[in-house]
Amino acid sequence: MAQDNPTQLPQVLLLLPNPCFTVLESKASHKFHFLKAWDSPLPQAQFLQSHALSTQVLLSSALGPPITAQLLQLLPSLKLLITLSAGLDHVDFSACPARGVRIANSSPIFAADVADMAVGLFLDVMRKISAANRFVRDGFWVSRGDFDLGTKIGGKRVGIVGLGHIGLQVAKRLEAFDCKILYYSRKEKPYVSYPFYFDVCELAANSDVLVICCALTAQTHHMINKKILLALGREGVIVNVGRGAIIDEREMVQCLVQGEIKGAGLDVFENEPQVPKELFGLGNVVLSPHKAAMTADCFTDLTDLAMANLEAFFSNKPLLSEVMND
Ligand SMILES: O=CC(=O)O
Repeated sequence: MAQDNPTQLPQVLLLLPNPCFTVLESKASHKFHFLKAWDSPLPQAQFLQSHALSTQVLLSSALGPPITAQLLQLLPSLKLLITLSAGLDHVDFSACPARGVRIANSSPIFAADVADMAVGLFLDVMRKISAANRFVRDGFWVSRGDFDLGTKIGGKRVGIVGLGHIGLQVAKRLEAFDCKILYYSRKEKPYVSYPFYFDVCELAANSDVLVICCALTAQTHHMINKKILLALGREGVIVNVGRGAIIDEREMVQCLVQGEIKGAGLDVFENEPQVPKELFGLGNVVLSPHKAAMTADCFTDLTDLAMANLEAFFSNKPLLSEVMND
């Protein structure tokens, strides 16, 4: 233990090939002893084993190695996993509680930025902003004249799939556009008055746009399939800022190509960075390279939240962003 942690500061193991670590290190290295997997000459498993007994906290990110049941087994003293991401699909979510490991994520930090992007994609598809930009730049305003009209935003029924931190921020923004908010979630939320749908297909049938804000889990994998898209209908638009695999991408592409839904705004894809080529030719689809969560401004808040969670954990106080398995 002494060799592990000569500083006697609380120890935190990092599996985090992430630029925000520089900010965290500069702010917090006088408070915590950081063990950096990437600084070690040992292969990852040996590195973890060499700190197995002394590691209570692991800091990870969606960009780092997956936190599998096998990896957790190498750290029998682990009590807390903090991830610098909103999504948890890199974490074996059921293995953590089974081993008594609590999880804190960073979705409160990312929620506003992700919601801004969801609204941006929605507005772009509806009002054809990217398509109009291409039209003007390609000289078609001069050579062809008129550009297709877009669709009004006010009054549209927005079905939010997953009313967590991100979904709530999307709702708040789109209420200001006079949209009607509906939602699907694992459980009804007693603190909102938006109509709740227990069935995602029914939500789709009653929505003009579906905004996917939920986490990718075994239950949500391919939850949005052809049946749901057909229920959304020919005038329906889909926006995805969750994870690509929540939608059956092949079926969505088919529906878009065949005009069975009206358009899509997509920040995430099933096999990133690969994007189905068919989408490149569709003017009613707006594509973004999984950047909804990340802004140049988010790192300070992200590291502040990680530090606050670390401080809370080591002083036995409630975590600030604990993920509850409900
Ligand atoms: O997609 C990004 C995240 O989950 O933080």
